[in-house]
Amino acid sequence: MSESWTDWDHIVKVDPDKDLAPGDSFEDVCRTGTDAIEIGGTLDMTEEKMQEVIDACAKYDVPLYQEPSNPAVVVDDKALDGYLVPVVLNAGDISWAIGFHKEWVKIDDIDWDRTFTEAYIVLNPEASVAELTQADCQQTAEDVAAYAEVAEKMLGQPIVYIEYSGTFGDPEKVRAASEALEEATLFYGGGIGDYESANTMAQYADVIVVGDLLHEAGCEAVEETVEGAQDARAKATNHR
Ligand SMILES: CC(C)=CCC/C(C)=C/CC/C(C)=C/CC/C(C)=C/COP(=O)(O)OP(=O)(O)O
Ligand SMILES: O=P(O)(O)OC[C@@H](O)CO
Ligand SMILES: [Mg+2]
Repeated sequence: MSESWTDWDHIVKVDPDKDLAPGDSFEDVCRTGTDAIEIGGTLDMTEEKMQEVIDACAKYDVPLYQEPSNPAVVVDDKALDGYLVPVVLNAGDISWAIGFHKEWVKIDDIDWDRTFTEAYIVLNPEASVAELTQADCQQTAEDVAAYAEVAEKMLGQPIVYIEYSGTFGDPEKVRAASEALEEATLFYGGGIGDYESANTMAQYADVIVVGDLLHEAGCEAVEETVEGAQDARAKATNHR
């Protein structure tokens, strides 16, 4: 199973360190209408917590991907459709761009048929991921477009991920990235909270990633974002 994200509009990102909203089950999460579930977070990840979420989602037929935040939390489980491994283009500490990847390849026998990378551009300086990777978040729309082009054309990345984790970002930067890309799939994540915000970013991004909303407001709120993303993608595809 490769490149399946080219057909997606929406991803739910489950943080194994956070609880679901009151009243929600993993069955509800899998039935939101999302195209895939990505399991990952920056802080306090463990293999055990990752495994619990995989086990809870495995019996439903939504594609399941792990997004490991370091080599120690990678779970070897056939229930996973694959691994989406971040490569942080604007990391201040090069380890997050390529260093941990090299160490991982040294210690593990990687299942390359199921392993893919996401070229992250981290843009919210307040996010844990920005602090951890010492990302340089001062990037203009032109810079973001250039990173996206480098990711696709020089680094051959299949996915470019504009990451505003925790806050709603600048749609103009997402638009700039989308205009710079020909082949790669553009993911947007950060502060998606309702139909409108999902719809706005999905005008430009191919796939909308929803994280905190799941843990805070719950599955019903997530369903609205699925609709917002799908409506915008249907329009964007018609206009092509
Ligand atoms: C080589 C391997 C297997 C792993 C390294 C992978 C890399 C480079 C990770 C760096 C970026 C990172 C930590 C990504 C994790 C996914 C992510 C951005 C989650 C969102 O996190 P936040 O919302 O900032 O954090 P919390 O919600 O945990 O506070
Ligand atoms: O938690 P939020 O702000 O929805 O962000 C989603 C995702 O991009 C985090 O990696
Ligand atoms: Mg978060």
